[in-house]
Amino acid sequence: MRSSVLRSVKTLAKPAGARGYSSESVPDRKVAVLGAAGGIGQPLALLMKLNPLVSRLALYDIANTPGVAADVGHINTRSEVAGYMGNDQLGQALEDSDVVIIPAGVPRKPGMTRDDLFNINAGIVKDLCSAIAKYCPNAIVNMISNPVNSTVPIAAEVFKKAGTYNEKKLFGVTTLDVVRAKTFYAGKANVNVAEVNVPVVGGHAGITILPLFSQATPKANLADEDIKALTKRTQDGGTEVVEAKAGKGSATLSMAYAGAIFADACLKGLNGVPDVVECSFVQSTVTELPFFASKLVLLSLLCGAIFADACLKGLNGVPDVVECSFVQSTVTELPFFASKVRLGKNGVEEVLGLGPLSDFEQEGLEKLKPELKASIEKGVKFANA
Ligand SMILES: NC(=O)c1ccc[n+]([C@@H]2O[C@H](COP(=O)([O-])OP(=O)(O)OC[C@H]3O[C@@H](n4cnc5c(N)ncnc54)[C@H](O)[C@@H]3O)[C@@H](O)[C@H]2O)c1
Ligand SMILES: O=C(O)C[C@H](O)C(=O)O
Repeated sequence: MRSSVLRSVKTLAKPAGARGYSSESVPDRKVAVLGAAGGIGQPLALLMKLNPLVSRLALYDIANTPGVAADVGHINTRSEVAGYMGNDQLGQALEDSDVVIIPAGVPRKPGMTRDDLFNINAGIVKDLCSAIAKYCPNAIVNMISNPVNSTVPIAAEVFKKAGTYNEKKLFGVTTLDVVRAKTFYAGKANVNVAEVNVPVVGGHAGITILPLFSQATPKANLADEDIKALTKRTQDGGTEVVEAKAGKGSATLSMAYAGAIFADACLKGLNGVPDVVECSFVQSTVTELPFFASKLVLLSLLCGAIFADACLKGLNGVPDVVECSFVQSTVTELPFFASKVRLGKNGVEEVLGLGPLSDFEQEGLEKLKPELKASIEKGVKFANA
């Protein structure tokens, strides 16, 4: 039900902290949250209400949205809030959305894997994405519902079937893995957490979560054992919360925070703010061109003999043979993969490569591929059944 608590933008407080804008120049942006009455949905609705880049906030769920919308709508910030409940109101909730955030679906209980949620959440995501294709085909989609490694491929297939797929606009939200990696690293390295950066790549489940502590900044001299322990804790971060909540769900507050950071990054990108980079699970092509020369020294391309020699060495199993070449340009051979992504006016501006990996990370990368591949294929199969 549409909330009666709609407000005129003019009467609301001026946006605070919208870096890079004057208050007059902040574009109108509509954000829809699907699953807005849930454990993640409610605090996420609150955080998006606090975001000065949002001018309209649509809160959709199958139950309880009038109350959430009335409550959040009393906060004196820029955006108008409207609540929508039930399938009949889904179209209205989605119309004109710039960003759609999806935390709809069931969470884990102790002993479950994220994949155990597939049977329920796959159908929910499929239906919601069909509606997105119909009512806001140009929106950026932030997929939070688990298993992300499968729900993102499901969304892609639904959009492909509807003829609306734009790989630059579909994101699996893996920001919580980054948030955790930063927190755990700062604790161990004894550095200011606000200054920490750690890329997390791969996917969003167990060993598919691969934090790259070798690239963490500020640099710290941690022992191999410490890096292993930090990696394991990041991979098991979700389970740590599920167990602590003892049957009452999974991460909601930290997820809402992480989801709000990612949605904010998408809005900044849409608004033309430069150099917005976050890790996300996306269709994994390094540039928008399917073929691209990578690595630094292109001169070697001119020298056919050197390049052919490198190919022969590779075939013969010689390790560490690296040359520049014009190749099909993906981060890995997997069609979806989490890595650093530059966000812009069209969504994904650039999928950044993995950068140099330590031997431990390289090993982790090889280990995660079969599981991630299977989860992607499971999603694709479900969407096309
Ligand atoms: N990507 C991540 O890092 C991450 C982190 C935490 C949780 N999650 C996932 O997010 C999802 C939600 O978690 P939660 O703790 O908020 O669960 P929750 O049960 O508290 O809330 C889910 C909400 O979704 C709603 N819902 C169910 N079917 C719906 C539909 N068809 N349309 C709209 N809304 C619908 C429910 O009514 C409920 O309000 C879970 O799948 C969880 O595993 C992902
Ligand atoms: O662990 C979960 O099931 C929820 C989420 O994926 C998380 O990482 O916290």
